[in-house]
Amino acid sequence: MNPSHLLGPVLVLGSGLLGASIGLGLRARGVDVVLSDPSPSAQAVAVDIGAGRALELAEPLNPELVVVAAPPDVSATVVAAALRRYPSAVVVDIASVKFAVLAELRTLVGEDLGLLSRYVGTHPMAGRERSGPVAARGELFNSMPWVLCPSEVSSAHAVKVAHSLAIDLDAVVFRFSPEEHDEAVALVSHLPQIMSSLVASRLAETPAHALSLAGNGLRDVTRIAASDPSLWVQILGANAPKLLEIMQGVRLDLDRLISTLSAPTAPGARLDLAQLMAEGNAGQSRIPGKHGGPPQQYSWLTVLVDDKPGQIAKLLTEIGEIGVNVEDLRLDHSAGLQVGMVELSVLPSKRVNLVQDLTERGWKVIQ
Ligand SMILES: NC(=O)C1=CN([C@@H]2O[C@H](COP(=O)(O)OP(=O)(O)OC[C@H]3O[C@@H](n4cnc5c(N)ncnc54)[C@H](O)[C@@H]3O)[C@@H](O)[C@H]2O)C=CC1
Ligand SMILES: O=C(O)C(=O)Cc1ccc(O)cc1
Repeated sequence: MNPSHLLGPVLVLGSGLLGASIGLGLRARGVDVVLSDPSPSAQAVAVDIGAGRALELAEPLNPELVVVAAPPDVSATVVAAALRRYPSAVVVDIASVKFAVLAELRTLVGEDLGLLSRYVGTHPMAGRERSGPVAARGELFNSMPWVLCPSEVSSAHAVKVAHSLAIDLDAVVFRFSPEEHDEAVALVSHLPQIMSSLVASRLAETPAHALSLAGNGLRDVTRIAASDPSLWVQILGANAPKLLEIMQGVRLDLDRLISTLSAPTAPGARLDLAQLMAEGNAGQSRIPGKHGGPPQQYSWLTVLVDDKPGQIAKLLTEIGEIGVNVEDLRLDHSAGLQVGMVELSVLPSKRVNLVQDLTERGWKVIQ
């Protein structure tokens, strides 16, 4: 592991999913990480998994950086307190909304622009649909976007330290204004969360036999519907103006679709449906590929494996021996049979030879 870009110590306030993940990633670089959380169990678990050491009340700490990893609605208050308590530290927060946090912070620090100059709002675009330190991963931010949203008074030094945090955790750094950030995440993060929750909420009363037919389409669309409601209440509320603009557009499309499907054989109806699907295809193809690179179309193949220990490891080892890089992987189980289905995505140019090599080695490739 390369040495850190930070000198430390780094104080992380809030040791839940994100705070503990940041702690784990920085500890792996050898940074002295100090953790504090008002929930004694969240703090104890984060310390136990190796995300840092507990803040001792009497300790005269002089952190280089304070990372506020608390819920969005308390972030500004915690940032303001940290700016006052640690007069030479840079303070960043990682809340999912940026404009509301900065606006509240401005009211808290008033005219003290000296304080505000040490603050940089940031947002790692990486997370999980689970909360708390038990779900933390040191590699959570690897190759994921990390947005820096400095205010107009953030000092060059503060921006440099915030940048060091993101690159220490192997993230890809972007720079947006708080308004630009909130507008972008309304579309790429908050709308998907709402749509996922809306689809999943339809399932609450569905009979179990209908759900037993569920495949990866439903799982893909509803994965983030398992997210923490208390966090999302805060995020959606804080970004309501930007979200409303997008949701009005979704409502128009939905109304159009309802009227088309009310008369599905009427002249023009099929064209309307085809247009809707084509617009979806066009939008989906614009989502960047891995590591923020250009959109990449991968080819999928499905391999059947016996549902017993060691089979998936064996398959991946053999694919490695064949010399093919697996870009993505999903696991599914066949309803009723004792087999697993491993769906693999690879570069299109590698697919034909991989299918042939795996078949020759005795694997059952079904797509
Ligand atoms: N969950 C996700 O996928 C992502 C979350 N974020 C942001 O990261 C922040 C933390 O979220 P998670 O780690 O997911 O939540 P979490 O619920 O796992 O952890 C939040 C922690 O903050 C602590 N806390 C509450 N009040 C506090 C205070 N006044 N001072 C210090 N700590 C306090 C809680 O006890 C809890 O342990 C939020 O602002 C969220 O918007 C950013 C990117 C992704
Ligand atoms: O699980 C996912 O795919 C996410 O997109 C998680 C996530 C949740 C909240 C954020 O502010 C950023 C990322």
